[in-house]
Amino acid sequence: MEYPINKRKAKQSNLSKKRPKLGHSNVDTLPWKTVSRSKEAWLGAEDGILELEEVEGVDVVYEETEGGRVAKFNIANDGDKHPNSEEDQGEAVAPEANARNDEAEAQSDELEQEIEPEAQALECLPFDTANLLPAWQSYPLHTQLLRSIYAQTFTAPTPIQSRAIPLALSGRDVVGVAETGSGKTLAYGLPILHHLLSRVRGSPKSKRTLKALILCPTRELAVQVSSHLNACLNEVSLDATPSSESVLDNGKGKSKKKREASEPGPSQAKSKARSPPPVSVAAIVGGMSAQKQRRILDRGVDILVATPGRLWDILEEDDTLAREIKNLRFLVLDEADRMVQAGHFAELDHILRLTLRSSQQEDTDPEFKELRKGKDVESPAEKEHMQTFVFSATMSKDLQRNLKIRKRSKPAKTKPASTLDDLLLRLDFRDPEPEVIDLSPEGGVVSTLKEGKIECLSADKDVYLYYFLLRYPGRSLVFLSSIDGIRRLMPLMELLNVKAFPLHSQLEQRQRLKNLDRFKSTQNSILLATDVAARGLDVPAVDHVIHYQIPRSADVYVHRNGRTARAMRKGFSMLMCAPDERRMVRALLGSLGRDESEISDMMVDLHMLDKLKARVQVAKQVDKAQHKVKKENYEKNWIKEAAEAMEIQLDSDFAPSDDEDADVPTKKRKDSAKVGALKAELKRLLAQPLLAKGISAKYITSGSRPIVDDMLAHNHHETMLGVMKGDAADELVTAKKKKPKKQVVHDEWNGFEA
Ligand SMILES: Nc1ncnc2c1ncn2[C@@H]1O[C@H](COP(=O)(O)OP(=O)(O)OP(=O)(O)O)[C@@H](O)[C@H]1O
Repeated sequence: MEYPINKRKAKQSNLSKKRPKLGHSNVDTLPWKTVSRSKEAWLGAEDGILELEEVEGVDVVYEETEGGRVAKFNIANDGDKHPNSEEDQGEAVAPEANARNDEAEAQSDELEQEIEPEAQALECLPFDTANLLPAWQSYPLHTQLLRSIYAQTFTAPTPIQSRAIPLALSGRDVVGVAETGSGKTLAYGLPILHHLLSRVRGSPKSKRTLKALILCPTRELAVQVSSHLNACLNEVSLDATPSSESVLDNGKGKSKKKREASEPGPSQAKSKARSPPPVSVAAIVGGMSAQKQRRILDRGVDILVATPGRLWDILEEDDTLAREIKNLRFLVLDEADRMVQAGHFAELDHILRLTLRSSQQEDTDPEFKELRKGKDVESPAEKEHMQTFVFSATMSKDLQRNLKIRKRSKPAKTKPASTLDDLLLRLDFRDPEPEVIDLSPEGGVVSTLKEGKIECLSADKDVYLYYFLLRYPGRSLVFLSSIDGIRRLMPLMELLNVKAFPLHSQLEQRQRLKNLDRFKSTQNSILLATDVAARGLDVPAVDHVIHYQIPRSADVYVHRNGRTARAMRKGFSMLMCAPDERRMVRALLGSLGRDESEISDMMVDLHMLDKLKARVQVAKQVDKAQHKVKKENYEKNWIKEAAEAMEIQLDSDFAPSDDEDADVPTKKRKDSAKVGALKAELKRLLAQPLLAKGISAKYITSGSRPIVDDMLAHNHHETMLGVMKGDAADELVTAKKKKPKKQVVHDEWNGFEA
């Protein structure tokens, strides 16, 4: 959490005029409120603001204790002039909360956004669906959602949306399988939001009870789903600024203009933060402050998007939440198959058991019995109405069939679930026959995706990768199987001036989100990721997916590829295949019903490759030399520091001898000189133009292939002279003809409008 520092002083002076009241409060019990942020302050902002919160009417006092200075908080009584009243418009409160013992909290970034009361008023405004969103006319969605769909220029539902939304709205359970990037989130999200926006809410002061639980396999996906749903609510609120007519205005290019015009100013943001949102969505994921997430839950949310691990941690201590989950209105499993792979099986199993009807619950499980004790307070009718949605881009046909014909008898009581099929078959669908919608393309290949492969030695993969990145600039997501591989490639890419960001499970969550956001906003960059990024992540403009190492299963291949070619955009995926990986590739494609020869080889300019090889070799040497110096320094310092801390004299075996001591500066100088020389060499190589064979940079009208014509036609490559600009997909050696693909059921959807 961060606060605008310039605002802090003014706030403090206001506060200091007030008389502190009795009673010290714990920082967690203060009445924190989320402050709406402008889009510029989103995840990628340089200062890393992930979420702002404000607290009003709190005075900070310091107490000297034996353990040092401690900040305490006094809440002013209501009679006091509100420090954040209209006079202080635009101020965000900045109590000396930074001083508190809650560092973890500063790193939390759950997304809980609120929309202002005007949005509720908008509900009554008519929306001209027939003219503005003709393709959505037959979907009886809440007008606020239609406005948001319009503002986001989703002119028509995607095929999975057009099939799933009517069923979900009519109360059915849905199992949806559709290609990556085909809009599955809103296929289940819109019916849930519609239900919650349409229901009459009790007093705004009453605590919300959880209505929908969306389980996601990864933290990033959970955060993304929650943002996606919030965007559907926020668009409404943004449009609710004075010129709400603009929503009804049938102008072209409306969306951008509208958003700009309606960007909330600080004072608006403040007023928004004060009113309860009609629907609140929060993400609860691991790697962020559990304390704060509990606080959000204590305040109450309507929709919870969570990863099973963190949710189960919280549930073990939070009986109220467990009770709410037992009475859910909607349960969603997004990418359920991945959740099982991610090692969250047990947690998922426990959570799902809470959603079973009493008649199906495990009476034999003492832990579960304990959770159930005396908590079944809601009417059974409400529980009967729970709708279950299971969505994925990959789900075996067998499992789909089994889900459909599954017997409605009690699930086996004795053992916990052991496989995904087992687990899904235990889901207590209230619908006697959940509707299974399977729109997955044959072989898992999205129609707008082109695939290629490069066969090379493992040792040469770095050079081929570098070649590909220079040859086909754009946004590339590079998948590796190990974190060590990412750690090795990161410095290499940096030395070669390739803008690279890492994403793996050992990075702090805040850093993960930040890197992802930087990748999203940097046009020519790469994300070096493990399969933590394979599922569900929606970065709209990923040009290439590169499998630096072969995915371990066909599903992972499909999901990795799904990070490009989303929403009917073009995309390219490239397999880098070492000789010892060929068998794996064959097996992987075989399990998708495909043949290895269906994937074309990439054309590679070997002359250019040689030049790049020289750069990569020197870059590796620089990295190695730098690493050696760092390691030596670290080891030396570590022993010395440890000895100093323990106040002991170093043994002669460890302490450098006088001779060695004398040698140290010389050795150091030598090592640094070596690094310097290698760096200079690399700089020289990087500065050299990359010329294709037979090209002259000096005489652009001569040489065996004059490049002047390409230049005049703006067709020349930016970094490789003499090479034509082009897409990777255009540079494939023709492959064996593919089997004709199954026709997509709904082909009227053409993705985003340009
Ligand atoms: N009706 C629509 N028209 C155009 N774009 C849409 C529509 N609905 C959703 N989108 C956009 O399509 C993109 C992909 O959506 P989403 O992330 O829900 O796909 P997905 O099917 O869940 O993908 P994955 O299987 O990879 O998780 C998002 O950027 C979303 O905003």
